[in-house]
Amino acid sequence: MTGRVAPEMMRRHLRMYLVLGSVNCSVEPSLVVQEALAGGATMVQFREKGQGALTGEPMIRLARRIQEQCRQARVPFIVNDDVELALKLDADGVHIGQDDESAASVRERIGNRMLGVSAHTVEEARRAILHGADYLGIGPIYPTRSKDDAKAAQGPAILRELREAGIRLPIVGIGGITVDRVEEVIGAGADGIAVISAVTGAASAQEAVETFMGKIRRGAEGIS
Ligand SMILES: Cc1ncc(COP(=O)(O)OP(=O)(O)O)c(N)n1
Ligand SMILES: Cc1ncsc1CCOP(=O)(O)O
Ligand SMILES: [Mg+2]
Repeated sequence: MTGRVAPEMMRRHLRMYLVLGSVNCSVEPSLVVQEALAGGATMVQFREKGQGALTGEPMIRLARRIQEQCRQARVPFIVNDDVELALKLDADGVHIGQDDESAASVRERIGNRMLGVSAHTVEEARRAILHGADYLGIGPIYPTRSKDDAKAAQGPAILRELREAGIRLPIVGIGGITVDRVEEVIGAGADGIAVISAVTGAASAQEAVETFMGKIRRGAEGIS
């Protein structure tokens, strides 16, 4: 990549953002990734976190496998939290939260790779932008069982609040998002949705992503 990702490109990548690690999957995670990519997932985050998460070589092997799947599908591969791992693998980007390394420091370390930052308030969002975020992860929008230390759900109102406060950076909504909630999330100002359980827990990850994509397209076109 020669320069920072353009906001228009970032918005496209964010449309259907799959976040996952082995802890979220009842089958081999790369099978879920393969199906999700076949269904049209537009970006993938490797989030190997929580009880029973892989570490060391097994974790790196899984990350590499998913990265290769993303490369073949021409979909960005993002690493959650672990800047060292992202640099080692030459990932397309990193996602960090308010309790992780500071955005300014991560931006310095990763150069022009994509940087996603979680924010829960207008102030956090403004600081993330100042420190070099390419997109904001906003949530939990709805209650979630996929993150042990999740803050209280804020509902789609937080998305509207951010947009009304003049935040124009690409935004992805996350937390408890199901197919039935897509229109509400996009309608409130998100450019896309980030999902764990609605895809990893689906009988068919491919069908789940295809259904999400249908809703997202309609949301983006303002069709209800
Ligand atoms: C797209 C996206 N948005 C938000 C998060 C949450 O990040 P963080 O608050 O750092 O929490 P952990 O995921 O690290 O537990 C995310 N991972 N992705
Ligand atoms: C990582 C993360 N950050 C905020 S909510 C969340 C978990 C989202 O998972 P799910 O889509 O299963 O609610
Ligand atoms: Mg984090």
